[in-house]
Amino acid sequence: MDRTTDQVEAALRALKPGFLLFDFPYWAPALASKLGIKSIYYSAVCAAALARHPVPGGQVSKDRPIAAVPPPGYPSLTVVLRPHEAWMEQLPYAPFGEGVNLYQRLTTGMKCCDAISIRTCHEIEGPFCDYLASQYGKPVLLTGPVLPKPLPTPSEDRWEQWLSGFKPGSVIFCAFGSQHFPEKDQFQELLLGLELTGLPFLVALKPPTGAATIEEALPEGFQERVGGRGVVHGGWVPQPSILSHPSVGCFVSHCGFGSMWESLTSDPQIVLVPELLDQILNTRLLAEVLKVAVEIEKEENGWFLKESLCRAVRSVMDEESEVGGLVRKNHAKWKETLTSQGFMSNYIDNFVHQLQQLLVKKR
Ligand SMILES: O=c1ccn([C@@H]2O[C@H](COP(=O)(O)OP(=O)(O)O[C@H]3O[C@H](CO)[C@@H](O)[C@H](O)[C@H]3O)[C@@H](O)[C@H]2O)c(=O)[nH]1
Repeated sequence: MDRTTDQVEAALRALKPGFLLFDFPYWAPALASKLGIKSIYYSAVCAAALARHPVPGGQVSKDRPIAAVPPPGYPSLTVVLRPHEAWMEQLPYAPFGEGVNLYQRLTTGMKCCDAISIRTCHEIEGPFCDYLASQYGKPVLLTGPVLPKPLPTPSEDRWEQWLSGFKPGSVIFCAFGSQHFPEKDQFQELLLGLELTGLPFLVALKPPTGAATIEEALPEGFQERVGGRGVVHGGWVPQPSILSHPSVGCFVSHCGFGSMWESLTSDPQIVLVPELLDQILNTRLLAEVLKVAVEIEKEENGWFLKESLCRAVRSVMDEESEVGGLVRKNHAKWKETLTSQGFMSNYIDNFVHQLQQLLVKKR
């Protein structure tokens, strides 16, 4: 991507846009400014993840060694890494392209752009957005969750038909986005945990490392034991329409930012199994702050046991469960807010309005 600067410049000269929205190309603001274009950093990860690390005062140093300690002034004691996750602090300092690491890439882009924008809303991430605005000394514009209107699922759809064979709210749906490459053992533990719940389940995951297909990676005797109540699919499924199917009662998710918004605006109970740094912070936000989800218990080495997955699912699916009742109630409130008439479109309208004001400022 960094080697496409010339092509991007030629395209910008031909198109003459008012704005250039970017995330990883840290050279975009300098290029845009040379051409009289406003540059907007657009983040598709949560404000908490930006505030947690790539802020000017957040750099790991002798005084602030790698530790699960957020930068000074960080606005939360709960949306944080836990001590055994502190090793992730090192990741932004590994090379990320030629002659640049991820910390430099992100902070340079955010320092030099005209405004920062984030796919989030003030109601959920307000303090993190304000913190970022003060750290960078520039406007932080929010687009809201930006979700498309759900489309009706055709009745001949394979998953629609399969799901319709089960009672309302009884099926567990599990998907971990596009960047999940599990080890075979952990993959099998996940499936055994779902088996242990006794509930029907639909899993959509890539085959684990070392396996060419899902079938060859299944635990021994798994298919015979679960029979028709469990499907493990090694490819893409239409997640938003599956989440809106009445039979689906629980979503076991990695809590990528896209899935986070989709889960908040759907009915199924949420069980979170985060892996990457931003997914962990999204999870803490949902489980600890909003209290709309439960986070699976992991071992110190990041591994989780089948019993732990089963326990987390049962804690939200058992009718008498207190935790299940609490997260259901809180989740319903947030769903109502986020999907209320005009909530998302107002964010977009405001975003467009704020962009227009930036243009006026230029002239
Ligand atoms: O079988 C599938 C799997 C996923 N999806 C969709 O794909 C998107 C996945 O996005 P997301 O939940 O954000 O997961 P990732 O693809 O893993 O997202 C990457 O990018 C996100 C920011 O955009 C980060 O938060 C994550 O950590 C990073 O892994 C969602 O809209 C899902 O509905 C499907 O439709 N079908």
